[in-house]
Amino acid sequence: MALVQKAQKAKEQAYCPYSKFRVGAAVLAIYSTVFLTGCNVENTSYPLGLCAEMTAISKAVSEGYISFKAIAIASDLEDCFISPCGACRQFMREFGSQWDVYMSKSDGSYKLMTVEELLPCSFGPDDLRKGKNPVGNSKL
Ligand SMILES: O=c1ccn([C@H]2C[C@H](O)[C@@H](CO)O2)c(=O)[nH]1
Ligand SMILES: [Zn+2]
Repeated sequence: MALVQKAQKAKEQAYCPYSKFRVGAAVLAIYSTVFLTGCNVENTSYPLGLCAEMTAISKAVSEGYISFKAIAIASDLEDCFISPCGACRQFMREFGSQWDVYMSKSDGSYKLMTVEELLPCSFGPDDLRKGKNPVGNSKL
């Protein structure tokens, strides 16, 4: 599967001196044939580390793409489909719930789920618009 192969290739750039856990991701935008890829980028200050999915999505957004068809994730795990962390699920959800997440094993086999399936009952951009309080915080 081409998108999984792009994610596997992106994994080679992983900057993960602390976890030694390489992850790559590739996103495909709607109406596009361009793949944007990313890897995890860790930091000496551990909590600042970025996941591969966030890197790939941020690269895509910064190139002008905000509607996505699919994202693939790759790691070195042989017996386990790499699963996006909770933060990445929310990061994906920002750009819609009805798009595909290909979670792969190191041999390229994959499990496919939608963002909606990975993050049900999610909080998204529409909810924020609905929740606008016209009065604001009167204590301020
Ligand atoms: O789906 C995942 C899971 C983990 N990681 C990264 C974060 C950290 O750098 C390393 C270990 O958690 O793997 C990702 O990039 N994506
Ligand atoms: Zn993550």
